[in-house]
Amino acid sequence: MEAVDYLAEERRKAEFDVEEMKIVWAGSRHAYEISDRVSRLVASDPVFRKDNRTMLSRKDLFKDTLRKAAHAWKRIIELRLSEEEAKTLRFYVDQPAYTDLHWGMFIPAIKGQGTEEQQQKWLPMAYKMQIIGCYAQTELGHGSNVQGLETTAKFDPQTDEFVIHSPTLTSSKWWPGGLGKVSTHAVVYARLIIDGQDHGVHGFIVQLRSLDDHSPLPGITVGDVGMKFGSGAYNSMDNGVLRFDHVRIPRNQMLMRVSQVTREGKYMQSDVPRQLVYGTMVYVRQTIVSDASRALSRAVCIATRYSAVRRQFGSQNGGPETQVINYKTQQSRLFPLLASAYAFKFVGEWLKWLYADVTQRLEANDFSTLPEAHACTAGLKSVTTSATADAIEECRKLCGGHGYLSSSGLPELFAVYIPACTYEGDNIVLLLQVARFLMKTVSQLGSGKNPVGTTAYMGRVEHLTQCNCEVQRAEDWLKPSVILEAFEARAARMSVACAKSLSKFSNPEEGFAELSADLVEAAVAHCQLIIVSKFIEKLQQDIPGKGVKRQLETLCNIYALYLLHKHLGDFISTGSISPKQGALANEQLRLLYSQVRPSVIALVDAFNYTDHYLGSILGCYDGNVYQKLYDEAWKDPLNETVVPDGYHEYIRPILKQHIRNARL
Ligand SMILES: CCCCCCCCCCCCCCC/C=C/C(=O)SCCNC(=O)CCNC(=O)[C@H](O)C(C)(C)COP(=O)(O)OP(=O)(O)OC[C@H]1O[C@@H](n2cnc3c(N)ncnc32)[C@H](O)[C@@H]1OP(=O)(O)O
Ligand SMILES: Cc1cc2nc3c(=O)[nH]c(=O)nc-3n(C[C@H](O)[C@H](O)[C@H](O)COP(=O)(O)OP(=O)(O)OC[C@H]3O[C@@H](n4cnc5c(N)ncnc54)[C@H](O)[C@@H]3O)c2cc1C
Repeated sequence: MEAVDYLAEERRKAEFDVEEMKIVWAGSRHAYEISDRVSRLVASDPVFRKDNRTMLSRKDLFKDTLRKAAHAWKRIIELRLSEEEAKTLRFYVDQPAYTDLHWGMFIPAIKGQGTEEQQQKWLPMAYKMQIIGCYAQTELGHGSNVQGLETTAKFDPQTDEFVIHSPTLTSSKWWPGGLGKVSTHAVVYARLIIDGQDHGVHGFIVQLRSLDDHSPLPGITVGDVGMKFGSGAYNSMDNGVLRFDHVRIPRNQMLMRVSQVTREGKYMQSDVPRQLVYGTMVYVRQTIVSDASRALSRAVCIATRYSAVRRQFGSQNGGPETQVINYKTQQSRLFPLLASAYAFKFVGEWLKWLYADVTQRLEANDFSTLPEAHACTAGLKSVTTSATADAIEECRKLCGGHGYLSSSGLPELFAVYIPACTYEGDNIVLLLQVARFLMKTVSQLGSGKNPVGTTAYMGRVEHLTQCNCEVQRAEDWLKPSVILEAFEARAARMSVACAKSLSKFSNPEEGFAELSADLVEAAVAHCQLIIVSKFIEKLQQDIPGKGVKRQLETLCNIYALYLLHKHLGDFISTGSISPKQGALANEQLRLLYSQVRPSVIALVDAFNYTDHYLGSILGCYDGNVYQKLYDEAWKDPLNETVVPDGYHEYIRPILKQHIRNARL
């Protein structure tokens, strides 16, 4: 059989209706149709070509990004694309650009933190892209500690203006995407100072560049922070540095939904919680969880298809060698990642719902669910991005040597993805926020205030800290109630143990710092419980299509039992399960790998990714890997000449040195 036929053969083995699974993956038939249409539109447009991206110099890459962003905007207007279609277009264009921050942070910051009047003034210009904005919060000296920012905004009552200033080198804004070369405006986070009194960090809309010739306005020094990790990748983005030298802006450019400064210089706070100043981050963290499932599914699609094509060892009587996907080790590394992609997809959908719900409540001045929304977005952002970054690297290794080639698509995907573990909040810093939320929840148990939402299980803490797992045979691990209780018991016991240790410290902050590593582990356990439980909830829905639900049940079990196996130490040391039950879980996991094996190619086909989007020779739909790898090699600039540039200067003299030496 030719390599090209391997995937066709695999597709025939699928035990479910792939077309129906595509709809489940997309979220709805409507979303599927948009995704399918827009992905083809992008793939067939030569401006969106990206196969040469990693070869481009920084300047050429940046110009290529500007061209793509302008072309995308033109197509959005010409085709009158809806917001959903435009977002899908951005996703398939697959090149980080200043527009991500304009639409993803600048506009949401004004919407979330601006008054009605401010929204009416700024949003129409931003929606038409008559102004382009970024989100300038992080500084050279402070990123995680937002309260430590140094940029100042002093109110000048004489002129009714704020004076924005960078008092130190470390107060230089550093990192904001889109700031370096493009943004005309920024939402700048600065300390509000009135009459010498510091009122903490607030957001201000500041114009940075002239709308006539794009030059920086007086008092503004702005540029790009320089090359980042990898070739291509995130270097398409102009992450910027910015300094203010007493730049004046009108008073009404402070975002005033949370607090206001009057003409007389009086500081007033609405009954809206101060934390809403952090609201844009909550919004973006939620979107990052869905992005994790996209990046992970892309890497998994490449590694799965290639693993079915690649053969090593095991040839009998001159027959074909074994497909590497049939090695149990390959399966135990790859299939949990496939299951994770689906798990992150469903938890991302749920988080989107949670965010919509909290937004609706905020509009009605109900702030009760904000702490939970913060904990869920922070925790899930952290857990899903860390797992995805590790998984992309694992997929590279699963593809052996060819995974290291740029044309596999995996090196660039890794380079572009890994900052997600840092931006929008360093993952450890965010897990510590979840831990604070959990410790608060535990401390309130027994106070008559029942925990709700994702911490509702804590309400059964007495049972969960004493219960015994009922598993006696491997197949008992297939019961959702058994899996859920094991994850709940582990999470509850880890939180309670941390709370007990904390109570021994007379200074709680000192205790929190001392125990922070354990607290992070408790936070991870809580977040993994959320992901598992949302997968199980998804399966309670009516899911049509032959065999679709069954495949999802298998994936859900793989995801949960893989986590259980990976964190066996937690489960056993907390007494949530016994070592024997841990061994049975692993036995069941092996059976599940065999069960899902015939359908794995169809399960990655269900992502419905075009070859253009995948950007990988190893992952192409037809599986014609070897011919494409061979052809691609000859396109490398090094192969433009048979004898390389530099031969006469640097190779020939070495090769000929024995002639020179002989003459001496
Ligand atoms: C191959 C090509 C592929 C192409 C793919 C391309 C994909 C590209 C897509 C990219 C899009 C994304 C682009 C990303 C751009 C990045 C942008 C950024 O990074 S912006 C900057 C982000 N910065 C951070 O996240 C900073 C992190 N730090 C903080 O959030 C806070 O400082 C802190 C929460 C860590 C601490 O805050 P502080 O006030 O000091 O904290 P306390 O702990 O005292 O908390 C007080 C109180 O507030 C509550 N809280 C904190 N945060 C929030 C919040 N966000 N919402 C609600 N409540 C919050 C906290 O729980 C405390 O509550 P309490 O009841 O008092 O206990
Ligand atoms: C590609 C990229 C794009 C970005 N885009 C933007 C943007 O558009 N706008 C913007 O404003 N910012 C942006 N940022 C900045 C980003 O938000 C910050 O880098 C991020 O919040 C982390 O902050 P930091 O760099 O200060 O890390 P640090 O806080 O200095 O982290 C360094 C180390 O210290 C640890 N650490 C820090 N605090 C604690 C603690 N309390 N307890 C335990 N450990 C701790 C961290 O875990 C980490 O290991 C971007 C960053 C990147 C990489």
